[in-house]
Amino acid sequence: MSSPINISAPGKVSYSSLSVSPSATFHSPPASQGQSFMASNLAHRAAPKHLKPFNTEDIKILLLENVNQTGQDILKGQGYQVEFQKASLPEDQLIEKIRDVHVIGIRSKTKLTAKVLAEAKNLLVVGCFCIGTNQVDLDYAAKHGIAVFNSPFANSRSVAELVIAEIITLARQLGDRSNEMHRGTWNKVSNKCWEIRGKTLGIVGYGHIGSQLSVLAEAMGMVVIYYDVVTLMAIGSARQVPSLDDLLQQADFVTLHVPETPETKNMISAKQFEKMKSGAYLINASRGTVVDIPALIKASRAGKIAGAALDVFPNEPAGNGDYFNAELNTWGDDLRSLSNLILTPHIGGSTEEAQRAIGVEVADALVRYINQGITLGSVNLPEVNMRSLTLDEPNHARIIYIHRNVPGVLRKVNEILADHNVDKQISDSKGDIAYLMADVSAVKPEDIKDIRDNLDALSSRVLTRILY
Ligand SMILES: NC(=O)C1=CN([C@@H]2O[C@H](COP(=O)(O)OP(=O)(O)OC[C@H]3O[C@@H](n4cnc5c(N)ncnc54)[C@H](O)[C@@H]3O)[C@@H](O)[C@H]2O)C=CC1
Ligand SMILES: O=C(O)CCC(=O)C(=O)O
Repeated sequence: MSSPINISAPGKVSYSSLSVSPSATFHSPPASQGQSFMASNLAHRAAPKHLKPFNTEDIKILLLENVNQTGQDILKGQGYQVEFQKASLPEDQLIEKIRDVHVIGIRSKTKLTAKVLAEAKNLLVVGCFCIGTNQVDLDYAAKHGIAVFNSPFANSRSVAELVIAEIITLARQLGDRSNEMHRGTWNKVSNKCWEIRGKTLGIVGYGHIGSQLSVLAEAMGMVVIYYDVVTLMAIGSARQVPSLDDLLQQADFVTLHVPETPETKNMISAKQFEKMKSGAYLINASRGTVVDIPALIKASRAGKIAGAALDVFPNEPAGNGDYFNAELNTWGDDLRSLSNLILTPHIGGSTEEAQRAIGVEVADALVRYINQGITLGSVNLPEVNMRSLTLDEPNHARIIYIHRNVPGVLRKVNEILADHNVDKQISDSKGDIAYLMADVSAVKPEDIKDIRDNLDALSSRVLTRILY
């Protein structure tokens, strides 16, 4: 399939104060700044080229799940058509909408399955305005030339801070005391209320969030142990333990920070609750599938665990409202009846700081990809970067050829480009898919069609884009 649009825009490196991620800071100026940007740079030999045709208004973007204003502003600033919705969409409505768009921006709820993506004939790129990408069929997307970007750690600190709050809240039974006071009941007790100083925190998954949490927990006087499938450097005095069972047997608080994968499904179930210390606490701010909720209900009723905090659930509502009911999850009422249980609506990453930073980071990545074909930060395509074309290169074109990673492709591509001077060329692969970018000079407008047709005719082709 060929992209229906030759997408292009001026490129520029700029640094934004909003983003916490180094890769978040590289973005093109708004299309509306194109003229003055160009004028002020005409004198410079290496000024980025205003690629043509400049049809940014042809780019249709659908943003779901209340993507932050920062992201919306960057995309609208490019002149793209941006449609914004607060909630996610059920599959049938999503399929209707996705047929028409070149870009979709989502958070954790929108399921971009192979079935949905198969209908997205114009889709170039997906922006996950969050960390997790388990909601997207990444393999299907890559095989159909659809790039996927996320924000790998802009909300990690927010999740870690939430977990610290939950550890103290559980240890002091603050949720129950507060609920009682709301009902007019004064219940001043110290029975089974604890300081967290000296208690052991067991972190399952010592990645961005787990390791950030480790630092905060030690500062509060906790002893930190962690379990991870990878051997990882301990931060501070934390200590890696060899197995999940080891962690469960030692920890007073168990907190989960693993991705949703087949291996992490029901990672904490009846057997694991058995292994936990009596009176321990469980916190899950990772994904709802990681904890077997009926087993948690049993362990809590049996007094095996003294409390739990859940931020994520196997089935979560598409938007805000009175939807967290037994219809959504059959065990809903049983869960709600437990004491010392904190329930939050997937707000681990929901802070102003995190959402603003994510908005900038993902929108910048989308602009870079749409306008220049750069895949830095992509989670499903090889990461390829190339400097912008400049004003000194008026008859250049940027060829982007996403293809199956099979022998002989480069030879065939270079045969097609043989009559042009290839100024620069980069190719990289990830699994079955490879990404080639080449800037060629002395390209006449009529050459563009020939190059595209010839590339499209190759059996290895997944997607051809030409920016000029
Ligand atoms: N509640 C919320 O709002 C948020 C939830 N999340 C969830 O938290 C998860 C973790 O986030 P990060 O720390 O940024 O991810 P990360 O990728 O930096 O770290 C995950 C760690 O888990 C480890 N791991 C993977 N499979 C494992 C297994 N079977 N057993 C033990 N360790 C395993 C990995 O080796 C890695 O060190 C995300 O995948 C996402 O699902 C992320 C952000 C916000
Ligand atoms: O804030 C969100 O919508 C999702 C947060 C999350 O779970 C993630 O970043 O993976």
